[in-house]
Amino acid sequence: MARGVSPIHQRADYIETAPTGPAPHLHVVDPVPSHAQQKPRLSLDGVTVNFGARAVSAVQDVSLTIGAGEFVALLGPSGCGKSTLLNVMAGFCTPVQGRVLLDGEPLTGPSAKCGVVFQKHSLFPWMTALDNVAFGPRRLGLTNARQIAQDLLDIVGLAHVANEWPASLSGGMQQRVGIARALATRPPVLLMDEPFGALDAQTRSLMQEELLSIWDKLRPTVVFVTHDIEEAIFLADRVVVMQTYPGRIAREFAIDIPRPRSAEVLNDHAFIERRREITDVIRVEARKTFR
Ligand SMILES: Nc1ncnc2c1ncn2[C@@H]1O[C@H](COP(=O)(O)OP(=O)(O)OP(=O)(O)O)[C@@H](O)[C@H]1O
Repeated sequence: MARGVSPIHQRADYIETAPTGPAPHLHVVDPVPSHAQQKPRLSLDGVTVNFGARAVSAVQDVSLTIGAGEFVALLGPSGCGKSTLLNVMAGFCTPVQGRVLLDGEPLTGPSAKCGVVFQKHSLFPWMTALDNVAFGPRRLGLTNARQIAQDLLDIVGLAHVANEWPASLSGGMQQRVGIARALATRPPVLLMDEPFGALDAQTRSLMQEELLSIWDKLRPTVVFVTHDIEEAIFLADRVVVMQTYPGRIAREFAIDIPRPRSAEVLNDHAFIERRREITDVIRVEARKTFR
């Protein structure tokens, strides 16, 4: 996809060229999922995390392999351990059992290979948008840090606000600068913890399309935590549904909706069917948290 092409134009192209045949087939992950054939980027093997003296583990015996360039959404009811699992992948949290491999090497702490984006952006308020994005490359001593930042702001559609302060930008713009900053050191992995959770519905929807556009251009491996079932299906190649007490993987769903995707797929029969299946699983898990 050409750089600088807006999601709206991509959508127009997609509509014009989209196949008119039957709706794409979606299926529950089978014993030999397609992602298993990709080169593993991140592997969790029997990961368990306990907090303090709690009787129940926050995350228990979770094994998950994520391929290079794959987009995985972690979904599940509140408290099922999504953020904890993401923090384990980021090297912020050490499991009491199990191990995490990043490109085949044990992960022992935060890695430059992982960019992290949280729900609340963490831009430096005293730096312009451009300097925020250039911060990581400058720390690495890259002489072209400014050019890298300009290119990334261009990719997220914010070249025109490069010299503005974070406080003067909307929530959606701040989050786009945050994504550009997380990508500035070209990490092969992007870990996102409810990055659009604080945005209004319209901005959120645009940001989802924007993220897919960025992912299409740069192809990082993405792990995306969300409560939102539609968001997970719309974005991901695979949706991993977690269960609570203890936090474990309940079920995985492969999402075979063709890309590029636009908001129109939300009305697709296959999309609606997959949403119903995932909602059923989540409802059962969410009920357990009220017992
Ligand atoms: N720092 C901590 N100290 C103690 N307990 C914690 C800590 N962080 C998380 N927990 C507990 O671990 C469990 C999983 O929490 P986590 O935040 O990972 O879940 P989550 O699925 O991301 O929840 P939410 O969707 O509400 O953000 C919860 O029971 C939570 O109370």
